[in-house]
Amino acid sequence: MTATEPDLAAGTAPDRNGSAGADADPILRFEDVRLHFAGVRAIDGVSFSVGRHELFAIIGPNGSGKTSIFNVLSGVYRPQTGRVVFDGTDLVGRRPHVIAALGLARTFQNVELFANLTVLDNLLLGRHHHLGYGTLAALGWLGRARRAEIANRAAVEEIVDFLELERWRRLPVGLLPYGVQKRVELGRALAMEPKLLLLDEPVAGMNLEETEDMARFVLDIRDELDIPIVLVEHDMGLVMDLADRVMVVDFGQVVATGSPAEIPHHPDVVRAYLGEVPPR
Ligand SMILES: Nc1ncnc2c1ncn2[C@@H]1O[C@H](COP(=O)(O)OP(=O)(O)OP(=O)(O)O)[C@@H](O)[C@H]1O
Repeated sequence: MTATEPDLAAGTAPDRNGSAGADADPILRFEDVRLHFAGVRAIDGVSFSVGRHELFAIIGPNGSGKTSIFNVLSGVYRPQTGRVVFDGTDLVGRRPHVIAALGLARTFQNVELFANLTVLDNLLLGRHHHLGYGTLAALGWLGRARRAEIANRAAVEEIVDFLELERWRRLPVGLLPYGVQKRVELGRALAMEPKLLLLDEPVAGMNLEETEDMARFVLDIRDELDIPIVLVEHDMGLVMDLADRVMVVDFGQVVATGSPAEIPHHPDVVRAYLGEVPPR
């Protein structure tokens, strides 16, 4: 942490720039990013950084810019200004598949899987960056291709174990309950062996039991697999339970960044959500 980054753990107030609480060598720096669409300021000078062991949540009312931030991170949108530095590499201008190959994996608000393929095959598709052999080797089923295939299948089986997908592994994804499909999508992102995971509303549309399961897996990903996470989620209880730090955005700007204990009482946050100042 630098001298200009106040330490929230030491009791200072939540800040706007999102740097407080992150470590000195963050995995991600989002620096003064602006993304405008014909007069709409989707992202209007947002900065934050994410630590290498951190679960960082982004919350905000509908239309406040959360998905736009994810789309800039994953290369779907190119911002007009600002820098996005991921593990030392500037991502601005890079294509989504290049960013994914650099180790930034994401899940989507709506399930985006191949419904007719089995759980195992959907997870294997997440491994295509790890194929480890060329077309010729694949055609000839040469030793290298065979070894890579075995390694990929072993990696996928580990994910099946980790996410408790055993009983569904050979079923087409389209037949599975929604909560399980979301879990498979998470598994496909994990199959990429990401250095940072972006989760876009991972519990949207889930019942209570599915939500609790997903919360447990998200925590295990941070704590056991030691993969940092950026989480966008409307379920406030979940965010407050899981996140190390929370950034609140509204109208494309950062309202406050701080710990889950501090954020709900921050007057600007209350104003953003309820349009009023909290009683003292
Ligand atoms: N491709 C686009 N073209 C024009 N405007 C866009 C585009 N994408 C986003 N916007 C606008 O940018 C603003 C931020 O939208 P964004 O989807 O990032 O918000 P959000 O916080 O993710 O909302 P929600 O919680 O409803 O998903 C909105 O005003 C939205 O209409």
